[in-house]
Amino acid sequence: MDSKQFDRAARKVRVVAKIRGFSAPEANSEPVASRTVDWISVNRENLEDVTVSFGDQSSSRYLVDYCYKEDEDNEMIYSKEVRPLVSAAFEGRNSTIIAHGARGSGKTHTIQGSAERPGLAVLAVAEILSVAEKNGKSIAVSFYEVDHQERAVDLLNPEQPPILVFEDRGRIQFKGLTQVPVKSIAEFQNLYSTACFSQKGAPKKGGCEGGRERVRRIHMGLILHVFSQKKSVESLVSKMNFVDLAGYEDARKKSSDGSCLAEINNRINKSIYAVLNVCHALSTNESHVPYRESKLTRMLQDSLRGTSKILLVSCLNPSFCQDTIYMVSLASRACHWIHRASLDSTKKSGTSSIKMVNTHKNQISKSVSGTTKKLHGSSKLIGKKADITVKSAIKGRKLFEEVGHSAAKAEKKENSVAHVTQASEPLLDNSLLEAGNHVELNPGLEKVINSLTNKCFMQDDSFSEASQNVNFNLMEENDDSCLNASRKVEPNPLADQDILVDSEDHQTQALSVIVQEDPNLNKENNSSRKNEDGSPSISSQLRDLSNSLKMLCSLPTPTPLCVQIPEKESVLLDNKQVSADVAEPKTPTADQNMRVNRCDVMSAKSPWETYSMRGSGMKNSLVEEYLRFLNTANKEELKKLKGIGEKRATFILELREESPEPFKNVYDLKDIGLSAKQIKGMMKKEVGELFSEL
Ligand SMILES: Nc1ncnc2c1ncn2[C@@H]1O[C@H](COP(=O)(O)OP(=O)(O)OP(=O)(O)O)[C@@H](O)[C@H]1O
Repeated sequence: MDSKQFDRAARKVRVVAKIRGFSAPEANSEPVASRTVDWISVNRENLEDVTVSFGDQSSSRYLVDYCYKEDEDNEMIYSKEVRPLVSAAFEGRNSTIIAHGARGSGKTHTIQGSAERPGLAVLAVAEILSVAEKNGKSIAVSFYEVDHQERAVDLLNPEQPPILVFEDRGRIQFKGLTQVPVKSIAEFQNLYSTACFSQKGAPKKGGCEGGRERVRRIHMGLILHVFSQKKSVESLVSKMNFVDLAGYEDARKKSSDGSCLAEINNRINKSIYAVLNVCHALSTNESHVPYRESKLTRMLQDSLRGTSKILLVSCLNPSFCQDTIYMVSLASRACHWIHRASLDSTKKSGTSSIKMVNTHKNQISKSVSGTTKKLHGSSKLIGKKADITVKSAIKGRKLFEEVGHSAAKAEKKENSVAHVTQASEPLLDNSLLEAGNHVELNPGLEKVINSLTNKCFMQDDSFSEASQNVNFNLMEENDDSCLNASRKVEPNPLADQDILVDSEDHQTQALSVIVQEDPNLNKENNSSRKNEDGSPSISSQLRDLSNSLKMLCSLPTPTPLCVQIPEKESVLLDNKQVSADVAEPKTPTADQNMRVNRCDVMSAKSPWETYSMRGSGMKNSLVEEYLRFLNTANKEELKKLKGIGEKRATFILELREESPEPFKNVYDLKDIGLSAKQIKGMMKKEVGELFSEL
């Protein structure tokens, strides 16, 4: 095996393209000459490298590992791509096969297929079943869907509450996901039909069901659990995942339902980007893999990390489709950037993200450069210096989001067909925007880049970025978007260090994402209320002061907020954790917060800073107490919280049975099905309650 072959075998993520065949109605409605796919060209660069290009833009080539033509069927993809993963499954290696692409590009056909032309999942199950017994193995299957609201539903039991995903002793666990043992392919097919019926038969969510756009935008997943049977004890050997992603659609497309559909598309696209971001991080061996960016990647986490393999099938529409070009360009960049780069470079992980961001920016630069050139009559970019630092590169771990498409669209104005990644030249060209370099940019271009970098972070509602400072700005009572508004995007050396030393261990990750106070926060948020000398206006100071005072007044002395030691004691007893520390009085933790803040407070230069610091101490305390409450309160107490009803309280107790302290940070609230928006709302209501009796 030469080094190149070895490189390919060792690579974690493989991306293959598949051109969908024409369906019968399409073939019949088209003139005979159009029945071949003539807008996609497959170019074999050499034995190893294949590129696809679109239209007559042969210079826009996207590198993939292979491209299956319209007449190459699922059996062929199976035998070349999936069979090795089936063998690996028997040896304990997890794998994930993901079909992605624009809408109607053949993803479901690839994964599920039809009775006449079974898909990859069906072929895999058939093969596994045919050899399982002989190998002392058995299998069980689970089916789920994840919708645009990040709700994961068990498709074999759709009436049940959403699936809970949590981490226990380093492993991802599911609560509420049925596993059904399967002994024959007929049994499996039955279950698959049931799952698909549940998925299609489920009530439409949101307000879009009445319109013409009745398509549900969901991701559908199948897990094959492979067990070994030794002395009648079953143990999990591996998992194979098959994921049929929702079709990508440009969120800005006009729809009959207007903004509602756009919003759904937006959210679905976000989770597609999350998958690609994870693929990129894994294929470039980054120290931080953003599994928490979406429910789906969180669910797949166990099957993606370690020695697992990922097959990304990029499905291509046979007729012109802008979204198809965009999707394959992202997949190519996610999985091949470092593959190409690694052939001639052994740069450290971490630099990969820098390169990727630079490529991304480079592409924007390219997309805009035509205009720039016209405007300035020169290809040399001029203007203000842009400080593109390592930090911004780290922020750019979120590589894909809607703005990237905008760039492609901007470019489309130049070319009739998008020209996103030129495998031949721009892909490896970092010279322009090396990390840490100061690059001269046209101000307009700089704005695009800044908005890209910012949007990479601002867009996400999920508390998922380790370098973000998530601030519950409880003082901004009138501001509905306080959480988003106060999520800061700024160079944070500490956070960056956290990322660099971070591993896939989310406990560690959580440490760097705790709700964090920044003395500059209020100033920053209130910048519109500043005096000319930069100090906050009197009215804003008074308002914040009065809010801080309200907070201080609401604290029971000496233990702040809702520390309820007796209740905690009874919960511990309920849980049969009779412990000495129940009787032993503890220093209230909130006091520790106060102590920390006191140190800061002593260094405060003005009464204003003192109040700011105290206020933030309170914020941190409140969040900590809230989490502690979730970790310890009994069901009736939990239900007293806004947003927690019978079902959620039951979930919380179940989670606590699995892990004594399931809520370590605000991230973990997502495990009980709360979105960032809901968490924000709940926190605000809780604070509102505290003031209600003032
Ligand atoms: N290889 C193929 N040959 C012929 N017809 C195909 C092929 N693949 C898919 N089709 C047909 O194309 C249409 C779209 O396919 P499919 O439903 O698999 O796309 P999809 O990408 O899953 O769609 P969506 O984005 O809506 O989930 C279907 O009618 C399907 O039968």
